[in-house]
Amino acid sequence: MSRGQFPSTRMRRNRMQSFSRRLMAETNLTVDDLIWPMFVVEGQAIDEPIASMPGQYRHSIDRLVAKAGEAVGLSIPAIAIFPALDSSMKDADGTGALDGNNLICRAVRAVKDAYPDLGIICDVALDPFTDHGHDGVIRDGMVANDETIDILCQQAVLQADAGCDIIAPSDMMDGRVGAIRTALDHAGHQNVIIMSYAAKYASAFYGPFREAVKAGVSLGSTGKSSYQMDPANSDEAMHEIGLDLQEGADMVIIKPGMPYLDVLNRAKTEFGVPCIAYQVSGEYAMILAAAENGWIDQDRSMMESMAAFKRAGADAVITYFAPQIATILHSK
Ligand SMILES: NCc1[nH]cc(CCC(=O)O)c1CC(=O)O
Ligand SMILES: [Mg+2]
Repeated sequence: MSRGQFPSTRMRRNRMQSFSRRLMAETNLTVDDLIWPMFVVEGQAIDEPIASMPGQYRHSIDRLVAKAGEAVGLSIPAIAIFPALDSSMKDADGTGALDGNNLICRAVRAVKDAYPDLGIICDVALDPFTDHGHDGVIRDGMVANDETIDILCQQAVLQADAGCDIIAPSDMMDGRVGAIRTALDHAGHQNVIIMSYAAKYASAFYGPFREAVKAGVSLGSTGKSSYQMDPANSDEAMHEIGLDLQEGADMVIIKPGMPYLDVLNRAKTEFGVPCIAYQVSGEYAMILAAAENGWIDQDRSMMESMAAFKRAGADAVITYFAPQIATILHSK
């Protein structure tokens, strides 16, 4: 529509000044939306760089506690801790997961001791502990669903005993959320939250993470496709999310992030539950690699990716950029 030579609607009017752009912003990112993933290794005073994730490190527990302090200083609500074990600590059945004094449990205790109010999230899955890098135990050439669940239940209880606030099953076994909920309840952990990796795809974007936790070099040609989802599907993701919610999940993760915004949007619209996007290691690596080449602006592309998550319906985002984003948000 136009009146003579003039457009009757000028969309640009609202965009002309900063104050009106602020007034009409449909979504707003705050530090309350951020979860900061961190990696922990054995040792003392170690910050070991991860080659495929520039700016990310494997920290010894003392250094991890310092990083947790940074998170608190930046008002980031929660961190996710992932253990990176030496191959000598791994075996076929991932038995290291069942030691209540293992690296991840000690790390959780140390962080909880120092910062009791900081939320701590721990994965439940066997991949950091198995020498083959699969998320469960292998029987007859397949990751065995039900036997794996028994182990995951014990792993979840040990991590909750250590002080973990949120248990995040990332293994994609069928029925594990219900079993873990029951195991946690029986162990007196009724108030430990389950944030399930409900829609988790068999993705190439996890590559740098597997380097970070020193896992997945011998996954085999089909990788994790017998338990993680086919990137072709989104109805199946709704089915997965529905099941996890029925089994007692309190929050659901959609993962990876940027390539799966449609799935995130459907999840939020169809279920109306807390939906967490995971901007995974490969997404972080892509932005950094381009930025380091001077091909894109790191801060702007990072903040734009966050706007995309919020627009799609994310209630929070797990992102390796969390401290940089929080710093920018605080400086506004
Ligand atoms: N099950 C473990 C797990 N938990 C989080 C990630 C990936 C996170 C990232 O890439 O940043 C993975 C890798 C995988 O499933 O192979
Ligand atoms: Mg499932």
